[in-house]
Amino acid sequence: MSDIDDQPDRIYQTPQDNVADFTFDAAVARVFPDMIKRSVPGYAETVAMSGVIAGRYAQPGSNLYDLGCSLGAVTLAMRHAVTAADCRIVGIDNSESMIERARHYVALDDASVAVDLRCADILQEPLTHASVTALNFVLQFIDPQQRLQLLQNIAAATLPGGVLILSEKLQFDEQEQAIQTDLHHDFKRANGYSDLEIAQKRSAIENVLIPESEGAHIERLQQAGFSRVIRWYQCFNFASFLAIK
Ligand SMILES: C[S@@+](CC[C@H](N)C(=O)[O-])C[C@H]1O[C@@H](n2cnc3c(N)ncnc32)[C@H](O)[C@@H]1O
Ligand SMILES: O=C(O)C(=O)C[C@]1(C(=O)O)C=C[C@@H](O)C=C1
Repeated sequence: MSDIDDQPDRIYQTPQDNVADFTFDAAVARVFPDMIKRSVPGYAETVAMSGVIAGRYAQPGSNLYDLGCSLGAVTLAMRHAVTAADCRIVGIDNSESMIERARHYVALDDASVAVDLRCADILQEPLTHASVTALNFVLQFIDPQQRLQLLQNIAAATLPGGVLILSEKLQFDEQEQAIQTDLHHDFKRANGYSDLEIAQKRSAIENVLIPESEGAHIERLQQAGFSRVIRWYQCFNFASFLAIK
């Protein structure tokens, strides 16, 4: 097995005295396809439909952004769906380990749309001439104080008729939260995670993944400059929105 091959996610299999805060380091990058598939209900559909949405909304001569692109799953889904002329897909992630592996996957792919992968902070990187931007399972890791500014930057860079695809883990009222959390953990168990793995992962993300309600997301997207927001998908506690400028 070469160093670039994906591996199964065993990160939380052994008991840890102090579970460290979750980061997107080399160990996570190596197991990421397995981790996200087994952790996020509806992940495969969200990636595939991000491609379908990109196919409809891509405008000739524009940029398509995949912000927090990790291994470039959405970058590649977009690349295979876009038919508009002279588009460029820009994938940005501030984890070196993720971008290094994303470069490997993109090099193996033979579609012709230009792809530019950058290791950078999406809060700092200038965005321009965007027809489609994907922000899939990323905003939840951004400091809540900086979320509006990021969405305003995306909206300002978005061409008229352009879109943002925003996918997130959602927060609910107390009663629904209990039901959704049980179902999410059942989903993880059905995918082979043990109670220990589920509990340790939960501790690891507690202070770094801060989910918000659907209402908070929709209100902020509108405040940022998007005129219409549609929830096009939800599977348990994960949802995806289409925000149209
Ligand atoms: C859950 S993963 C995203 C999954 C990916 N969008 C997909 O659909 O496969 C979150 C990613 O966001 C990246 N990230 C978090 N904060 C970031 C920031 N400020 N700038 C750039 N990337 C960031 C992390 O490094 C990580 O790769
Ligand atoms: O594992 C969880 O409970 C999650 O919330 C899933 C989640 C995510 O939403 O990004 C958390 C971290 C990993 O990147 C993969 C999946």
